[in-house]
Amino acid sequence: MALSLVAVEDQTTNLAPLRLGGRLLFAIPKKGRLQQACFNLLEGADIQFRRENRLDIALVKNLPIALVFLPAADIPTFVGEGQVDLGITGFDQVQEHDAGVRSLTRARRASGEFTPDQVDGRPKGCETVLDLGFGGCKLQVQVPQKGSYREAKDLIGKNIGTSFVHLAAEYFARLEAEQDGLEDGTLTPRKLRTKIIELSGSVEAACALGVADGIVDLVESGETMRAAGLMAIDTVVDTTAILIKSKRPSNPELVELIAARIRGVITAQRYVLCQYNVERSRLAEASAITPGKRAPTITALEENGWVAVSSMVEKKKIALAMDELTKVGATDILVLDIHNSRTS
Ligand SMILES: Nc1ncnc2c1ncn2[C@@H]1O[C@H](COP(=O)(O)OP(=O)(O)OP(=O)(O)O)[C@@H](O)[C@H]1O
Ligand SMILES: O=P(O)(O)OC[C@H]1O[C@H](OP(=O)(O)OP(=O)(O)O)[C@H](O)[C@@H]1O
Repeated sequence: MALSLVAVEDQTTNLAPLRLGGRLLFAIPKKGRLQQACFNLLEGADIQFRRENRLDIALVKNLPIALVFLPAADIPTFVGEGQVDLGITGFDQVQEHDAGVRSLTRARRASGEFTPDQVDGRPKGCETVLDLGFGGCKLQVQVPQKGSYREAKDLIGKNIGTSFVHLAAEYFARLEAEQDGLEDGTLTPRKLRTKIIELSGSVEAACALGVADGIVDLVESGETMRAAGLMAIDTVVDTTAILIKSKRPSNPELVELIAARIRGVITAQRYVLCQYNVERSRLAEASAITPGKRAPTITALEENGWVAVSSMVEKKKIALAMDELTKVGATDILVLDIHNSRTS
């Protein structure tokens, strides 16, 4: 039964116990770089909703789903704890969350506290369903171009500004352990010599303002980094947006349905359909150029000795494939956009 938006608003303070009338909860970043690409995916997957101004929940009109708009950094927590079934966020955010869980677990074990990894007999944590291919960037260690630091280990014992405090702590724990000749500093809790300073944004300003000697922050084009007079000296994580699911979803069949639809949209965005005619004697060469996802579809033509080929080709490889096809005598090469897909 659909709930009125006023009722939804009343329930936003207590999402999990109410489960919004049994709806599957799907978390989308409430702002930022990933949001528009998420909306495009939802549209492609025919997940229809209307978001009321400033409301962080929207009921999906054509499926028993409620979208919840949450900060990208919090989505792994909600999905991992099982209050939310599905979510889209950056791989970096999932890694940061997991590093935080590892750190907490180590601290609790060290103090003899028991940390259950199950709730109600079901496992905690989230799983990656699908790499969505957008939101690509790198979490990098950066230092002033004009300074004396050239390698990440030069920063041991120094001040590091970052929003990714747990990943940065693990990274420097490993470096420190290496320097001290230990196996792995992330396994045994030791006091970190490097000081990790938590910043929530504009991290690149930290060095110029004297708050940090180096930073750990995201780099896409590198413009922000260079504008701040910084350079990257190492990569902590390579990231893209991912679809994650809870290890204990409320409705596993619906999770699979949504995952299949989103997978279809992603495939459609990534591939084009290439059609051409080629002499049968050169089919093996042409098929090697366009092998398709599984195999190309071959149809006999009326004209003796010729076949028509239809094959999915990655968009980024299509220009080269057309050049190569021309060389093996293919003709009437057509490239068509794929609107949607369901492939295996
Ligand atoms: N420059 C970028 N290029 C590509 N993807 C990025 C970039 N910056 C961030 N991302 C991706 O988007 C995710 C969310 O970052 P974004 O800066 O949009 O978040 P936000 O919710 O607006 O947070 P904040 O308020 O801290 O900026 C990141 O974790 C990362 O996966
Ligand atoms: O390499 P670039 O293409 O320049 O992108 C990198 C910048 O993008 C992100 O910041 P965002 O713009 O989200 O703002 P923030 O600093 O407030 O997080 C990131 O934190 C970098 O600052």
